[in-house]
Amino acid sequence: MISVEEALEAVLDLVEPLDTENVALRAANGRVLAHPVTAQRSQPPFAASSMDGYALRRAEVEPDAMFKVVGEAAAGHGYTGTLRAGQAVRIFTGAPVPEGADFVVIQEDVTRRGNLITLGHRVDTKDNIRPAGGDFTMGEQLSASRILRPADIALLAAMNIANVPVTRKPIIAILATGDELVQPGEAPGPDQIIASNSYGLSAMFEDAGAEVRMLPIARDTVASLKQAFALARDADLIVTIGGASVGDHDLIGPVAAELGMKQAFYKVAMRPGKPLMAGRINGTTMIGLPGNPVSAMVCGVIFVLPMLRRMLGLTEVYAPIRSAPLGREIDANGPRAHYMRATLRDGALYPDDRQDSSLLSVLAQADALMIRPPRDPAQNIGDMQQYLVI
Ligand SMILES: Nc1nc2c(c(=O)[nH]1)N[C@H]1C(S)=C(S)[C@@H](COP(=O)(O)OP(=O)(O)OC[C@H]3O[C@@H](n4cnc5c(N)ncnc54)[C@H](O)[C@@H]3O)O[C@H]1N2
Ligand code: MOO
Repeated sequence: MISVEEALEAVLDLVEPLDTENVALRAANGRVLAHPVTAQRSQPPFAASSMDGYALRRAEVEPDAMFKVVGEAAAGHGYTGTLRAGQAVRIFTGAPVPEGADFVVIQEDVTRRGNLITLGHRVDTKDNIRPAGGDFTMGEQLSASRILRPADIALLAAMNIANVPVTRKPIIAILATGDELVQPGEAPGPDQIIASNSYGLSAMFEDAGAEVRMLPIARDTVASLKQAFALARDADLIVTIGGASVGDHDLIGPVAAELGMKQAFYKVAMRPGKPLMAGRINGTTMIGLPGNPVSAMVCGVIFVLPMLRRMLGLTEVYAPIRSAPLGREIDANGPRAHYMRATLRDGALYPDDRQDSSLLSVLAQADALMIRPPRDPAQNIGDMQQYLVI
């Protein structure tokens, strides 16, 4: 059995960043920017008024000064002339500041009669002008690689980038196995249960930027499993669920071996998740997750998400590890790293009493996976523990 760290290194070695494609800006949210992109223009492209008011010369601003209004500058329609001494131009937010002006007085500080304006006794000294290029200038870059968020999409739009270079979405084939499984919504037989893992995992992978192909459930026969593997051939990653352990009907290992799988490892010193396997099969990377529902989901978080981030070209592939004090005492850990389902309350970690790897209701309540190293001694209230947010 290898350690979690060794297994992580091995699975990351099995994948590499995928190629790039261009997508329309509207489709780029949540995708990974593959190369830096360069602003095609400056913003604002001209000195612009930040308020509704009157454009003037700063040197002429003094209490009770009078100006003649000679024209108007609105957003999208600038004033074409040059402002001269004693003149003002009516201006609105977003309009280009006319040539000759270097100050905008807000309309609240002005009295207007016909074409004449008079400043008040006290005029704010702020010029209310946004300088050209104050946000960004032509040639500035948005750096890669990053997951594009709505604020990035707005910035790219302002930079006039209509097509965005992003990493292709990794295609993940999910292959659930087991005679006991039926799809949600179907009527299970007396010995059957609903296939839940494929749904939880596909939600997890799609959230992280993958395109998921959910294959039909494979039965516990060599023929059915071979057929399912054949359907997964063009995926970037095959994720099998179940059939990984040592029972007579646990056929993933033997069938994968028969199909020529080059195994990187089998079994990891972790709880849950011990019978994990990974390798290459028919030129595709495969990871075999244990069938117990919480084991499958925990292995998804610990192993598959970093693989996915690597394929997406992200440099930070690991989820950040945080620490918090323990809210209750816990016994010494056994020989496997334990990823305990825990809740965070008032800044302290409370691992659930029930850690059986079949309990999805406990996982759904948890907001943290508390990480206990192998053979960690008993811990007291207040002892700092590491955890991952889930
Ligand atoms: N003698 C031993 N028995 C077991 C060992 C062991 O070391 N020696 N390891 C245990 C551990 S740890 C795990 S984890 C499980 C993993 O077994 P498999 O990967 O072979 O999983 P299955 O036997 O197929 O299923 C286990 C459990 O999970 C349910 N399951 C499977 N797939 C799904 C799915 N897609 N959705 C919902 N539930 C699923 C299945 O019905 C079983 O109840 O092995 C232990 N045994
Ligand atoms: O590893 Mo199993 O995943 O302990 O339930």
